[in-house]
Amino acid sequence: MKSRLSELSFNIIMRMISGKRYFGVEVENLEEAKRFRNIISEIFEVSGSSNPGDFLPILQWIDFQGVEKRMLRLMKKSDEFAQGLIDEHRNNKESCSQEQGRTKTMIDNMLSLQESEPENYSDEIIKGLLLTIIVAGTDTSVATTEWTMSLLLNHPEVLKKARVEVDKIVGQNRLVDESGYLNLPYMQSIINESMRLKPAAPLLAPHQSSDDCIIGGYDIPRDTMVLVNAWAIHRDPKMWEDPTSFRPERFEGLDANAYKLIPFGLGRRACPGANLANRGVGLALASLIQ
Ligand code: HEM
Repeated sequence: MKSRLSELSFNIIMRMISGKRYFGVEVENLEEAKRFRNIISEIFEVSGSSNPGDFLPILQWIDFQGVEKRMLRLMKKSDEFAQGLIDEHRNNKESCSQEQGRTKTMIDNMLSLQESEPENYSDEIIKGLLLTIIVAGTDTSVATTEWTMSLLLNHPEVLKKARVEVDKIVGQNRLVDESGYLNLPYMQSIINESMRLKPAAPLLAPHQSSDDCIIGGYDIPRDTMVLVNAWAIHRDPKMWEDPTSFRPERFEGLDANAYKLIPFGLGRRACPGANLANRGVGLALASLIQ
């Protein structure tokens, strides 16, 4: 199931970004799709590997195991790919415009902003945004959908309740869509409970203290890497009743964004894709349940 969910997730993100699908049916340019898939599998392979030079700085001199060289090669390849998409949109501006009946993509919007605010929307910045969204928004949603499905299959009573909700709100004569999903509160409780027990980013993203500070009574010097253990917070018995049990009901009638559920982080650097992720995961699950 992971590979199908992954293809779905990449297609959603790439259609938003560039209007293209690179997996399954309706792939327009097979060669380009192949290039994209290769880059993606390499990005996930390299980002998951550890670099001995990070632990023993002397090894950085010789780039032991060649991780850095590989990353640089990959950076060049992904940069060229993203630049290709931008150039294509720039050249086809006419045919991509809404006036011609095509939905505007994220690249179209950013190229329009480039005209009015060139310093904020240089090609470099647009490429950075595209690649960040591709990396941050795909595997996280896939892992969450997969974990939720696994938890549902291991808790048939919850699955049954979810199916009753889908049948009641959406019915069996039409497929669930975005507006239908928004009326499925129990489904959202299931997703929250799944992200509590199995957060896709258990340590969130590494942060760095911009000044000397005190966290939980510990002195933290400026420029220290700080990791937030969301996994532990989500299972803290002081905060959650029966913390290791899968009980979506605990979120019923609660604002999950209030404070202690933090799979998307908190504050200014929290995940900007949280709403999109909830909808994407919810729609995929509701469709599977249907
Ligand atoms: C279930 C799915 C997702 C989870 C669990 C998730 C989780 C996270 C977490 C924990 C962070 C770091 C927050 C921090 O620094 O404390 C983050 C950052 C980010 N996420 Fe997500 N994310 C998901 C889906 C998405 C989607 C669908 C997108 C975009 C399409 C996205 C875009 C981003 C971006 C751009 C950042 C970096 C924000 C920044 O550094 O200011 N994420 N996400």
